[in-house]
Amino acid sequence: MSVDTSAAQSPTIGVVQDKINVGILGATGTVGQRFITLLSSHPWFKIHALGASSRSAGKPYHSAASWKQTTPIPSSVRELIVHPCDPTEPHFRECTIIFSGLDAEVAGDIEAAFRTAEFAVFSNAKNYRRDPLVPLIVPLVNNPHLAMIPQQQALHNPPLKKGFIVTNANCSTTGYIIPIAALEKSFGPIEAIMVTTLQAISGAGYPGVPSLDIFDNVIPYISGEEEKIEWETLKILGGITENDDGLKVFDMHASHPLRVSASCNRVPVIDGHTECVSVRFARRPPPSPQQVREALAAYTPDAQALGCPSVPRHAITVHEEPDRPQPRLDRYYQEGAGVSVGRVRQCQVLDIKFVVLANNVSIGAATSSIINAELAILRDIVSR
Ligand SMILES: NC(=O)C1=CN([C@@H]2O[C@H](COP(=O)(O)OP(=O)(O)OC[C@H]3O[C@@H](n4cnc5c(N)ncnc54)[C@H](OP(=O)(O)O)[C@@H]3O)[C@@H](O)[C@H]2O)C=CC1
Ligand SMILES: N[C@@H](CC(=O)OP(=O)(O)O)C(=O)O
Repeated sequence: MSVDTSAAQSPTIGVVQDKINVGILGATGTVGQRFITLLSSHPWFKIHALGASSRSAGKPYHSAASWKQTTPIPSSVRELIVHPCDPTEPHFRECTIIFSGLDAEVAGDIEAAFRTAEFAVFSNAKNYRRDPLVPLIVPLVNNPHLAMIPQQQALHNPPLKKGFIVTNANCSTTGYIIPIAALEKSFGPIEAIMVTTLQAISGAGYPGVPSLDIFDNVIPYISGEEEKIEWETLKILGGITENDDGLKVFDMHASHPLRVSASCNRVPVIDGHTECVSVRFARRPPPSPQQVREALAAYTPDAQALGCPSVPRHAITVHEEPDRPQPRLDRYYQEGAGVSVGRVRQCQVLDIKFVVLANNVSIGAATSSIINAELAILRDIVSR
């Protein structure tokens, strides 16, 4: 039985009167720094607590972080002391929302501890993406999956009132699934996808891939990446159903089986994942390239209508020039919050092929977490 998530789709739209204190775990890392840049001017959120490893704890932020952003460390953050990632630490206790840019080696236990301590945790790490109670949300695609949160809280031991975990997708999944979702919305189910990625160095965190490995080179392997893209796509694009025990479960696109094949490569680009995508639609005849271009350009995610402040004005920018998108030219458009698509054309094997570029650190990571938190507020899952 399909679960009705429509109630969760029409929250009261309103403004947040007093800023909400937020904490950032992994604040010194690549994603953590992007969180700081974006949150320092956020209309609803105030950075109140920063966490990182014992290497950084106890230091003021400017001396703990190896700052790699193009704008300076925000003055409100420079002198904040970095704390251990412990939910009992007083600065964290004064927060409502926790954003996590933690290394996956440690994210599992730390994020669980914050959830148990009744924090709303928005994570970038892979650890809970496959958890059957945890929504895996690309905010420009599947925000109705937030409807899983009450069940996550009820089945937690002990049951929780406010604590939960929501995860983002892998950065390559996020980039290409936005146009895929737009196409499914306009033309119905897609039944096969081939995607080849050209992934930026910053996807590997800091200091990332050694320069002697990546300069003058392409590395045709990123551990675990292809499996993540193939699996996460099904969870995100699928719906929520109810099983025989009356529990909500993710249906993994079961109503229309979808096959995904991903090939992942690391390339010498600093920021911005490029992906070459070919798709086959269930519907015959398939849409034309022009129909696809129009559907992509017209795509308006729910999060935009709901009034999330961090949603880009154009979720998908469609380029007509034959040589776009390009990472160096397109990765910072709209602060990296949307995706750029180009080269929409017929595919001689499947139906349609195109190229998509997404900023892996922005919409691929920090921006998505922030929009997820905005959605949770607008849906009254997190109180203002
Ligand atoms: N980079 C990207 O494009 C994307 C990354 N992600 C995911 O986001 C997460 C962060 O990635 P990224 O920023 O690139 O990684 P980085 O390696 O750049 O940063 C990792 C962060 O984790 C902290 N950390 C490491 N060990 C511990 C510990 N034992 N206790 C507490 N904190 C610790 C580090 O603190 P310290 O400085 O003190 O060592 C640092 O702040 C990862 O899970 C990654 O897979 C997801 C999508 C995209
Ligand atoms: N693996 C991605 C980034 C990342 O950290 O992904 P994940 O959060 O799925 O482990 C990249 O290297 O570009």
